[in-house]
Amino acid sequence: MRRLSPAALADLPAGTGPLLPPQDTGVGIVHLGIGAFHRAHQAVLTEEAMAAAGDASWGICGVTQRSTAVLDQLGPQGGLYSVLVRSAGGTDVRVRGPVRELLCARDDPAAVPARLADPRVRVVTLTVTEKGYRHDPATRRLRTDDEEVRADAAGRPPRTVVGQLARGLQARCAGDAGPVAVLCCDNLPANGEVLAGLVADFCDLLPAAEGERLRSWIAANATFPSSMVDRIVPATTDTDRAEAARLLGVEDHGAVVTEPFRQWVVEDSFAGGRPAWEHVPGVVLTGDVEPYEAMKLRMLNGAHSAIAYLGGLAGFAHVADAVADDDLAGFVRRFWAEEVVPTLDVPGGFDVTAYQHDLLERFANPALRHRTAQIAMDGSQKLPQRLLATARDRLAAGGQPRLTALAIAGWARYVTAGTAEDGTPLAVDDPLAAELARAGGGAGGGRAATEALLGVRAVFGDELPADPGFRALVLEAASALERGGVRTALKEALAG
Ligand SMILES: NC(=O)c1ccc[n+]([C@@H]2O[C@H](COP(=O)([O-])OP(=O)(O)OC[C@H]3O[C@@H](n4cnc5c(N)ncnc54)[C@H](O)[C@@H]3O)[C@@H](O)[C@H]2O)c1
Ligand SMILES: O=P(O)(O)OC[C@@H](O)[C@@H](O)[C@H](O)[C@H](O)CO
Repeated sequence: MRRLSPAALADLPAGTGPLLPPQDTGVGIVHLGIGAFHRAHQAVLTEEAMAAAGDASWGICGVTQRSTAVLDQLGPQGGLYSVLVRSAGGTDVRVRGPVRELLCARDDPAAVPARLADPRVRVVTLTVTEKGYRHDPATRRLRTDDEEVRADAAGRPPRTVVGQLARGLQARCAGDAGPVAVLCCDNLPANGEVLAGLVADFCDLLPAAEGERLRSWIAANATFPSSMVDRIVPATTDTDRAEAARLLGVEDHGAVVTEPFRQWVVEDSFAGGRPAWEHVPGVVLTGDVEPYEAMKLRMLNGAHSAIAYLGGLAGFAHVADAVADDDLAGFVRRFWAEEVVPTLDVPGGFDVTAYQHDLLERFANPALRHRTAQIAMDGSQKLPQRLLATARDRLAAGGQPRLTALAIAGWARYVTAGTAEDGTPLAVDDPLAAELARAGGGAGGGRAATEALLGVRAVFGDELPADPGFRALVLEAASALERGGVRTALKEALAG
């Protein structure tokens, strides 16, 4: 079958082509970490903004960080790829064309700061996963003892994300390239503020005068808006690519799959201008993203992680199957209503009851096939904002966050047990895997392993594990998991 390319656009089924002629689109955005999510979320919304405003200057230069996979997929296709939007009712497909250039940071590290220094680039976006920031999840500070970070600060062409940003901003300063906004689109709370702090930490590693010059340039010329991003985008499978080919009549190696829902709440603070996202359904431009971020991270992502660990241990490979289980669905409902919602500062006019109902429906989407193992990945980087923040706030208010504690104990068991309850091996894919194995490995997933993991400071910090109430709830849940597995632990926690 013929491959998707600019030449193949004329033969696509009616209504499935890009909204703008790709060849007329100029690059105004550099995106670090061009994975599946960026292609199904920010890239789509930006293409729609360009089409709505008749401004084709916001095309994207996508940077892959560690492999050439996306370059190999999209390069021969002239940057084109399709987005399959799946619901119980069927699949909609459209080819998208906002990605105009591709770079591989691993193979050509010097090219990234150079591309960031182009005066036509006025926005830098990022989706590099939580671990890509090389920060300590508990303190949210740059790990300045990280060898790669130190090597970047010593002056090699940068290989870390924060190094790329700092060197790129430095190159903008040197070339008088003008103001720019750096927009984090990863699932981290206060993500703009945190990223600005990480770049400042990097400045501290530079020779004093150089660090000071960069800090002053950033203060005058760069903004770091925060944003809350929401659209479920599972990793693409061969079955998905086969469906894209069937629907389009051409092979698409870069296809991505998602749900109809999309939301992007963006702090409207762009030093160098921005695409006209205000025209795009699903985008909210606001002065304060924080309430939306906390709500999404604690509700959606908190429940996702709970489902990934407890559902994964119970043998559910996909989210939709896990929430079809009455015990797990009941757990999620009560986790939200009794433990998460009371910790939230719900944005004015927002219907949090309807939100819970809609979230469960999104999780239950039978067409998405979102793997629990994908969500379980990198738990050490996710736990603080998804589960520990809720536990901390409930304890401070005198509550007993039993269900949150069970999800945390589920994580500890998942990363130390080795196998799910049906004997299926559980892979631990986590940047702290070695430390987690050292701390709790030999203990075989039981209460002792959980107790040992509470001592991992990068995840739990100092205060929470020292709180007797927190320890008791998590260890009680760990004992229940050890005694009777997920089913027993769920019943006990729900009865408690
Ligand atoms: N997939 C979703 O449903 C979804 C939804 C909301 C937000 N997000 C955010 O987007 C991120 C990426 O998701 P995705 O689905 O695109 O994943 P993906 O695996 O398709 O892409 C991940 C990208 O991050 C880069 N990356 C991974 N590890 C890195 C590291 N250690 N250092 C630097 N770069 C690294 C990769 O090179 C790749 O470009 C998530 O971690 C999350 O923060 C995803
Ligand atoms: O992408 P991650 O690895 O940060 O988290 C996995 C999922 O919880 C996440 O991707 C959600 O699907 C997403 O945040 C929905 O908007």
